[in-house]
Amino acid sequence: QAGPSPVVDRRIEKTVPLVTPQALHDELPLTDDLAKTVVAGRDAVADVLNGTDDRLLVVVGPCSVHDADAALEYAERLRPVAERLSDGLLVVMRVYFEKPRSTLGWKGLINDPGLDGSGDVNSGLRIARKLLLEVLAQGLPVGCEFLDPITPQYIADTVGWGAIGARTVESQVHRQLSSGLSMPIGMKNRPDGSIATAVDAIKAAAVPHVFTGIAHDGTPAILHTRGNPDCHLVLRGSDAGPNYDAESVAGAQELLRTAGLPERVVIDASHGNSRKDHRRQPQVAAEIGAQVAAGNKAVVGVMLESFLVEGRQNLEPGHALTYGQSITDACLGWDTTEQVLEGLRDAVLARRQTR
Ligand SMILES: C[C@@H](OP(=O)(O)O)C(=O)O
Ligand SMILES: [Mn+2]
Repeated sequence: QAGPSPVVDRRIEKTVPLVTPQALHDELPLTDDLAKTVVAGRDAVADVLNGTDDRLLVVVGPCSVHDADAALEYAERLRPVAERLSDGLLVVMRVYFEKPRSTLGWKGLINDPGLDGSGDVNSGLRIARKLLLEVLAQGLPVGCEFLDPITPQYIADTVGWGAIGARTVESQVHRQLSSGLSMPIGMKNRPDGSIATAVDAIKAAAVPHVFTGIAHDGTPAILHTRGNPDCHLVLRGSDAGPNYDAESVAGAQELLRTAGLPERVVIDASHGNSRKDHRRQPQVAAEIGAQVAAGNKAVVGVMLESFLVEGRQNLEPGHALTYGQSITDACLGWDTTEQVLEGLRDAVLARRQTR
């Protein structure tokens, strides 16, 4: 039948071939040395989560990456600080390429590397994978949010820690995806503050699932997963207010205990916990640090949104962007970040005295 179908693809404008995972891996391979960095990072995160490593996991970096050069410059600044503070902190760099929007907005570097809605995903995947390899080459484990169920096949081999965000933590697609991912996954509480939903996600992701996806060669596939025992809770506050305080943490611990799950919590000092004001992050981090210093071993990690230049900027056609500044959530600037990291490291050293 010539011409468009009366029933198929009525709202598909065009279909563009996508590079296969294998082709991208062949083009930008994870070398054995870098693979060792990935495995070491994943194992270290798991050890912090299960308490055999008493350090604090700190996932730190920009809300989103829109400029690979600036992100790499950030990594080059972060690495020596991560090394200097490694007696108390396990630093993982946030390298986020997929942005879940509450309504509309730029959806991240993989989806739209041109920052103009052109949706050149093939270029986005190449830029993303190349940057992940370069950050790994700095010796830093990387953390990503997983939003699209297919893109992990292109980049997950480089990722040491992953997140399922507040807007997708209830989604069965993301829970079953997590059950097959090779790294620890943080499950964020919902934007309305529901922690129970994240606890359900941790339980769901812990068991095997069967779902459709793509194989490494790009062919459609039915994926049978093993289950992921390294999923954990991330308290990120809510539209109603913060949940980083000791009482909220105790409440989260109780929910985890009742669910028969390990009492371990990562706390995001940004988003709902800073009410989207980056200037609140240092105080939030200090209050989290006080709980750590007081001996609460359930607090195993902190997330910070941080970049080269503090704050954020709008992405507007025709307007030049400030280099090194977020185009999504507002971030701490570099100097403040270093101070906050030092405070968190001191809190861990203090916790060690409270045995
Ligand atoms: C997407 C956002 O996290 P949340 O899902 O907590 O809003 C982030 O990490 O930038
Ligand atoms: Mn953010």
